[in-house]
Amino acid sequence: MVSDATSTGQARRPAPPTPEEVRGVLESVIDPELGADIVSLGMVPSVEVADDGVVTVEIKLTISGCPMRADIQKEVKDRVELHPGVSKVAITWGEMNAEERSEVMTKARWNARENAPDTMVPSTCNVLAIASGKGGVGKSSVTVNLAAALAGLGHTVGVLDADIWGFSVPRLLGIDERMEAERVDGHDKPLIIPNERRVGDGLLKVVSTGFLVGEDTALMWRGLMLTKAVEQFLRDVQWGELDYLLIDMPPGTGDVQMGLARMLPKTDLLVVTTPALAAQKVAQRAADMAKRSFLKVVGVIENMSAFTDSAGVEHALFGSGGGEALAASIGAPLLGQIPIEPSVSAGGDAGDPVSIAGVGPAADVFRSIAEHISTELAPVVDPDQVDMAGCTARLFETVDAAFAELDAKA
Ligand SMILES: Nc1ncnc2c1ncn2[C@@H]1O[C@H](COP(=O)(O)OP(=O)(O)OP(=O)(O)O)[C@@H](O)[C@H]1O
Repeated sequence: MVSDATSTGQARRPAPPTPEEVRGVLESVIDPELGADIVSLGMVPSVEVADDGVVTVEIKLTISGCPMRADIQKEVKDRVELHPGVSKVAITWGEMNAEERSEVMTKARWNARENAPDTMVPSTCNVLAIASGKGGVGKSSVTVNLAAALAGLGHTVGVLDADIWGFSVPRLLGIDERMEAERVDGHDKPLIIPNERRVGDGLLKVVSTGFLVGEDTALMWRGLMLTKAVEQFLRDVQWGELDYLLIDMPPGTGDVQMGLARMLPKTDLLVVTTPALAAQKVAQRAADMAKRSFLKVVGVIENMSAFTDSAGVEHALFGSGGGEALAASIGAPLLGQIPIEPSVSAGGDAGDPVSIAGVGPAADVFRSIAEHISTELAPVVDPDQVDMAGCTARLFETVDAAFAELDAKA
């Protein structure tokens, strides 16, 4: 344990505060990562106040190297020192054990759900964010193909291109109209109307900065706060009815995951990796970030798996084993392995995802993953049949089990 102390050096001090009063002050200190105050999160096991006004606060961090430590320290000192009768603030640091950590995470998830800002995404919609540790692994191709395959099963599927300045969803889906905005009763700002594309009996509703700016002007958006743009797409878009919302995440950004966890706390994450073991390590980072922002990783998808030539010989161009290794290390199932196939890139170039009407193993794997999502991983819920309390309890059980498993492996 280490200790920090500063002096406010007041001449005639009023009586020191009680430990309860100090706790009251500490309730205004928010852990920036967990989004709740440090007292209700159980991070302050003890507060002692000496007769001479020295306040000693014990703070337990989730991990000893917590990057938020300096912020918390400053906030605690600044706020407690201002309290009349305080001469010094000393902080002793501790680290939570696995059980305490899991308790804090549960509380943080409750808080996140309770304080989630309003979004236009229906509460019964299944939200799946598709992430990868780095660019070029086929994350956008996987997103649009899964979305199209889910629509092919008759679902209404939103696609949010959160890859704000690296967007490729418009091209991959062959949509290039600009999005319109419309005034809607009860909203002070006009709402953005997603672009639509029918797939069989289903419907895709697509939102991308690509529909607001031309592909060439995207670079000008660099100054835009990524999280703000994603927030806007969740809040100011007239999504209407949705069975699924698939979010194409920008590569490797923790900020957007944090923002999503706050706006749509029930978002589940699918991690895309290639078979190369090095890529798998990078993808693991995306999964770790998810864990920190309390998103649950529900599956791993390996893309660019072995290519089979016309003679039926397999070529593992990008190595092998990455998907399986990643799935095992994060404790999530490997949902499928999509082979390298010219039909995938040709479909992307033509704006016609191979999963819609394509033939061949890649199209089949996309469709079978969509089927699995639709029947097992995230079946569509009928809003009239939802037992919200039971559902939430079950959800927490699943999430807690997943975190406990991850903690055991860490
Ligand atoms: N299974 C596959 N077989 C053949 N080509 C593929 C496959 N998956 C993706 N590709 C091709 O690889 C390239 C990169 O794919 P994509 O744009 O989906 O990757 P990404 O991870 O979203 O990249 P970025 O982060 O740069 O947007 C594209 O040209 C795409 O057509």
